Amino acid sequence: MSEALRQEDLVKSACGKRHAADSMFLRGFSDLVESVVDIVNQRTEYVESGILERLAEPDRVVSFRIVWLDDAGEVQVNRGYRVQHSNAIGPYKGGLRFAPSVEEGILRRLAFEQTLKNALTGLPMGGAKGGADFDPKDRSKAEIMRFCQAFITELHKEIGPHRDIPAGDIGVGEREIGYMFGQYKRITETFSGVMTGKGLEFGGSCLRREATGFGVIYFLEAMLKHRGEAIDGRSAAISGAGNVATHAAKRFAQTGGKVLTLSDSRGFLHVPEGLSEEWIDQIVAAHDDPGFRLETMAAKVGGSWHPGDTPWRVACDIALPCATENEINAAAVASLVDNGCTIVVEGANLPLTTEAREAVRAAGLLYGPGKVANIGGVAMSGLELSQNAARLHWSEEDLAQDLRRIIEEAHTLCVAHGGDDKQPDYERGANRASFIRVAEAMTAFGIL
Ligand SMILES: NC(=O)C1=CN([C@@H]2O[C@H](COP(=O)(O)OP(=O)(O)OC[C@H]3O[C@@H](n4cnc5c(N)ncnc54)[C@H](OP(=O)(O)O)[C@@H]3O)[C@@H](O)[C@H]2O)C=CC1
Ligand SMILES: O=C(O)CCC(=O)C(=O)O
Repeated sequence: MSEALRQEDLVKSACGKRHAADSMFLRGFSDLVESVVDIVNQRTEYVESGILERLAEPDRVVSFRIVWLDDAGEVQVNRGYRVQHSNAIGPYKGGLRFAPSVEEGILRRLAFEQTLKNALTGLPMGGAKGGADFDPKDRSKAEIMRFCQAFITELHKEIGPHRDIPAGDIGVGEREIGYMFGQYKRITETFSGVMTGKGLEFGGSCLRREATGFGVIYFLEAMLKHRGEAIDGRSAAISGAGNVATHAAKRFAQTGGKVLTLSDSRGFLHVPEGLSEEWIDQIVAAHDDPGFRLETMAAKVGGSWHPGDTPWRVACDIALPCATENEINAAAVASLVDNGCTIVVEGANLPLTTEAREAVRAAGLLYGPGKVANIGGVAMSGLELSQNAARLHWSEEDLAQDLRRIIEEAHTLCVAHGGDDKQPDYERGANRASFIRVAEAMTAFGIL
C-alpha cells in the first residue's frame, strides 16, 4: 500500500452513508478503527477483502411483531429484534433484553460489541444481540410467560444450537430463559443447547448465574495483580441490583473489599460500613420477586436510600458500573475523581458516555472496558454449550477454574496488545486482539 489510510478514511469508506445517522454505532466502529488502523495498513488482505466494510454491516437484522394477551384479556403488541452481527468464529451468540428502551440502534451496537467480546473468550462464538420493547416490570408471572412464548414463536425460525444461541441480558434471567427454552422445545420438538442461562435441571451450567459479576472481579484482580496490588481493604461503589451487580458485589465482598452501594432505576443504597455477603445473598434471592424494591433494604442493612440519585458521588476507591449504558457521564467522572476513585471497571455494556470515557482517560484512571471486563457471562455460556454438546454436566470447581483461566488469558491478551506497562490501554488491547481473531477468520473464508 503506497499511502497509509487514516482512521477517518477507513471509517468513511467502511460505513459510507449507511450509518451516518446512527451515531451510537459509528462511535463504537470509530473506536475499533482507531485501535487497529496500523494493523489494517500493514495487512493489505484486510483492505482488499473489505474486512472493515463487512464488519460495519451486521450479517442480518430480524424484526418482528409479538402479540400476546395480558391478564385482563387485552391484546398487547410489542416489537422484537435479533441482530446477528457476525458468525466468523462461531455461531451467533449474545443476550436478549426486555426493556422499554430496546430499539434496533442499540442492539446493532451491542451485537457489534458482542462479536469483539466473544472473540476474547477464546471460545468459538460469533456475536449477536436481541430483545423486545417489552417492560417486564409490574407484569405478573403469567404475563411474562405468555410474552416469552409469543416472542419465541416468532424468533425460533432464526435460532438453533449451531446457528444462533441466545441468553439473558437486562430483564431476561433464568426464569425467562426457562419459558423461552420450553416454547422452543415444544415448537421444534427438539431438546438442544439452543439457549444458555438455562436452569440446572435442563442443561444449564453451574456458575452461569454468577459468571458475569464474578468475572468482573476476576478481571479487576488481574488488573491489580499486574500492578502488584490487590483488592483487599478497598471500597467500591457499584450500580445496579440485578444479575451482574449483585454477583460482582458478592465476589468483591468475598475478596476482602467493602461494597458501599448498589442501585436501581429509582435511586441508590449507601452502606458506609459495607454490605455483608449475607445481605447481598438476600438481595440476589429477592431480585426476581415481583415488586421487589432495593429501597426496602436500606433500613435492614443499616444504610440510607437516595431517591433519584446515582452512586457516583460516594467516596470510593473503585467504581463498578453494572446497570446499563450511559449511566456515567463526564460530571460523574469528575465527582468520582474528586472523591478519591482511581479505578473504573465496567460490568455493564457501554456504561460510560463518550465524554465520560475521555474524562477517565484524561484523569489517568485505571480503566477496564466492559468488552473484556464482563466476558465472564458469555464465557460461561460457551462452557454451557460445550457441556450440552457433550451431554455432560461439569462440576462447579472445574468451571470456576475455567472461568478464572479464561479471564486471566483475556487479561494477558489485552496487556500484550495494549502496551505492557503497569497501566496498559485495555480498550486498545481488547480491540486489537479481538479484531485480529475475527479478521483472520473472515480472510480465510474469502469474499463472502
Ligand atoms: N446478564 C449477563 O450475563 C450480562 C449482562 N451484561 C450487561 O450488564 C448490565 C446489567 O445486566 P443484568 O444485571 O443482567 O440485568 P438485570 O436486569 O438483572 O439488572 C439490571 C439492573 O440495572 C438497573 N437499571 C436498568 N436500567 C437502569 C437505568 N436506566 N438506570 C439505573 N438503573 C438501571 C435495574 O434496575 P431496575 O430493576 O429498577 O430497572 C437493575 O437493578 C447490562 O448492561 C447488560 O447488558 C453484560 C454481560 C453479561
Ligand atoms: O451469555 C451470552 O450469550 C450473552 C451475554 C451477553 O449478552 C453479554 O455478554 O453482553
